[in-house]
Amino acid sequence: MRENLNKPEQSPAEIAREAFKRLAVRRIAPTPEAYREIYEEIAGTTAQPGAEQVLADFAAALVRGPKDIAALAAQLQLAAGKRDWQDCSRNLNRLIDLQLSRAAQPAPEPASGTFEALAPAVQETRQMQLLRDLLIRTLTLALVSMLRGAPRLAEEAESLAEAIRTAYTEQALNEIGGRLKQLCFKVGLKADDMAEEHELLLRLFQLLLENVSELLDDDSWLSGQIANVQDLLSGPISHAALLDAHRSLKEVIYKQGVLKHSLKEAKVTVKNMMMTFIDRLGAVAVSTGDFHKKIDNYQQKIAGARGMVELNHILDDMMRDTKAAQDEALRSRDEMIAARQEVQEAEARIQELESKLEQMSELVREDQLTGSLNRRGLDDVFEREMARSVRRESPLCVALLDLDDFKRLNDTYGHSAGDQALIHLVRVIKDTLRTMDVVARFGGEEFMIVLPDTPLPEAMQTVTRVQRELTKQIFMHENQRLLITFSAGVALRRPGEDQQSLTKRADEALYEAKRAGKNRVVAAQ
Ligand SMILES: Nc1nc2c(ncn2[C@@H]2O[C@H](COP(=O)(O)OP(=O)(O)OP(=O)(O)O)[C@@H](O)[C@H]2O)c(=O)[nH]1
Repeated sequence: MRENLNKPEQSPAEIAREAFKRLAVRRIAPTPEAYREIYEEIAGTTAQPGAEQVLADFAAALVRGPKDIAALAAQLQLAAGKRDWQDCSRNLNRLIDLQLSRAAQPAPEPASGTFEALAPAVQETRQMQLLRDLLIRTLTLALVSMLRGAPRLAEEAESLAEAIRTAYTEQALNEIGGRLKQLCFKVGLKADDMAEEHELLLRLFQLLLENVSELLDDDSWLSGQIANVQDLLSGPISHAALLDAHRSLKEVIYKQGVLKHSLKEAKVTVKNMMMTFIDRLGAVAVSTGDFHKKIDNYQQKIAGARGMVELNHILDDMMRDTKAAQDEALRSRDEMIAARQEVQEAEARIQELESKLEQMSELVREDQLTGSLNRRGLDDVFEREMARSVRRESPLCVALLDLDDFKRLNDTYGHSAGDQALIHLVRVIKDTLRTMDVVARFGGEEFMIVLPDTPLPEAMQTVTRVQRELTKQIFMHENQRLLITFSAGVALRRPGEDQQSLTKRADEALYEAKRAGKNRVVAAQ
């Protein structure tokens, strides 16, 4: 059942927001087609022809015209198919030139049903009406939506479309031809500019990242984030991947920010403690120095004393000073002990905060929903386990799992039920595996299990055991027992085989398992 059937009507902004969310959740590349499809799905409306479709229809209609126009129309069709908008703009230009030069020639006998009927006498035939309509739609739908970053050109396209609606004289058409030509030329220039800006921005971003990495020193907790963004820039950049990286970086940066702040405070406390410590040491040194001076003084006084009364006075003074020096020494000792304890406590706190920061760094390697590793974490594990397997000459297996009919579960019980099912699956896998085995989210509803030191028959048994456990630890959704199953492909690493090839073989075996009827485990060739 579609989710929107039970919901109150949504505004276009809400639908758009929801559409973006679904694109991200379903990990679908955010192409205009995919976005439109999901938008229609949420809004419950039927699709209108898109801008590209209008352009394609326009070209297809012209292909049926006379030879020279048909040839240009075929090129336009080709360019539209390749989404090469510059080439489209060039071909539209040529079509306009051709059409204008034909319009300037004396009229041949109009051949009904062909493009010829359009040229000299500017009479509104059905073909011309169609052509006019297609041109207007090309301008208002295709061009305007492509020119969101250039409002002036978009305005010109709109105003040109408006003019075409009412241009019925040859002079008006000529004028429009000129404006159209100019617009095509400017659009071409703008496309070049935008491509260059995009390239420059990327280079700037890369430069910035390289510089930040250079400055990091031992700030290893930040390296995780930087590496994540660098990975993203090195591959093809998709909207979904950008959203993913943005979300995970934001969360990690926030948590790290909080921890870093506490760490800074703790370090300041230690510094203050040390200052107090040194102050006290200084005070002790000064007071004992004073005391020694006084003792020297008393020695001289004692030597020159002329009687018991005078000696008694001197002794009284000496006792008082000694007592004061003793008190001062005791006070300093207590303060020093307290300061030392505070330093130790602050040091322990710093250690705790630093280890938390490291854990934060690990988050970059973790899938937020299920708590299993993500692709990045999986790559690290692969590298480690492949090296270990070579060193110890021990077998290494991987299993690629894909939930069966997961789309139906999502469609019937909703996305959050689907999410809970993924969390449940990972919990069952973790409960069933050994501690040295690792599970990672490979994408959507696909998971990979890495089984170190495991020969193929044992790996098959392990995955079959997970299947059995999944039927025992049944998934509950709103008090309903839902049976979830998966298909899996298991592959044993061949000597010298890299991660990509091993994964590919596991994937082929998984495909076999799906083809053979699902809910089964197949060993790779
Ligand atoms: N709830 C939820 N659904 C997801 C997530 N990631 C991907 N999906 C959905 O998983 C579904 C996968 O559908 P399909 O690729 O057609 O696979 P299937 O329905 O399992 O069919 P088979 O694999 O042939 O058994 C899609 O509807 C995705 O939207 C997620 O994180 N949460």
